[in-house]
Amino acid sequence: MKIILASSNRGKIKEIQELLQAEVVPYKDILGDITIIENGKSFQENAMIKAKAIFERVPQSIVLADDSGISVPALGGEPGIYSARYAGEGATDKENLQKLISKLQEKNIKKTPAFYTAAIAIASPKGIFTTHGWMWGEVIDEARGDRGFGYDPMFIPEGYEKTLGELDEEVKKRISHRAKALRLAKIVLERMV
Ligand SMILES: O=c1[nH]c(=O)c2ncn([C@@H]3O[C@H](COP(=O)(O)OP(=O)(O)OP(=O)(O)O)[C@@H](O)[C@H]3O)c2[nH]1
Ligand SMILES: [Mg+2]
Repeated sequence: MKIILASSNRGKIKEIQELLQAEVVPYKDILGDITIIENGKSFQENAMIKAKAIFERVPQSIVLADDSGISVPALGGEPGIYSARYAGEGATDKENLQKLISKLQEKNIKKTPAFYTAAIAIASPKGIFTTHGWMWGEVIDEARGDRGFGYDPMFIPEGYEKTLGELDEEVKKRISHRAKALRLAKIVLERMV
C-alpha cells in the first residue's frame, strides 16, 4: 500500500515511516512545495485540512496527515496547536523549545505536567478518517539530550526519569502520542485494501 504523507516535518516523516512499515512518500516528493494554511481550531481540524489539501491534488490516493503538539496546563495549555510556530512563523525546533523553557523560567517552574497530542487524518476514496493519541509526562526548564525532535529534550514521559532527548528512540516508538494514533490508523488502513 502506498501512502502519501501530508507532512514536511522531517522528524515526523522518519517516525511515521518507521512506525507504519508501508511505502510512505512525503508529498513534496510528488507535488513539490505547497503552502497549506493550518487555520483549524484543533489538531484534528488541522490534520484534516492537510490530508484534504493533498488528496485533492492526488485523487484516488491514500493520504495521511499528522497534526500534533505539546500542551502545558500550567501555561494555560500553551503552545498546543501553535507548537510549530510558538516562537513565530518559521521558527526552528530549537527556538520553539527555548521559548517554552523561558516561559517556565518566567514563572519559576522547574518541572510541570505536560502532554503531547497527535491527530492523524487519512483521506481516501472511501472517505476521511481521524485517530488520536496522547502522551503524558512533565516538561523541565532545561534541554537534555539530542534524540527525537521538537520539544523532546525537555519532556520526561510518565514512568521515566530521562527526557525523550536522552531515551532510546525505541522507547518513543512504543509510548508516543504518534505511535498510539498510528496504531489506530493502521486498523483503518487495513480496511482500505
Ligand atoms: O518534541 C516533539 N516531539 C514530538 O513527537 C512532536 N510532535 C509534534 N511536535 C511539535 O509540534 C509541532 C507540530 O506542528 P505540526 O503538526 O503543524 O507539524 P509541522 O508544521 O512541524 O509539520 P507538518 O506536519 O504540519 O508539515 C512540531 O513542529 C513540534 O514542534 C513534537 N515535538
Ligand atoms: Mg504544520
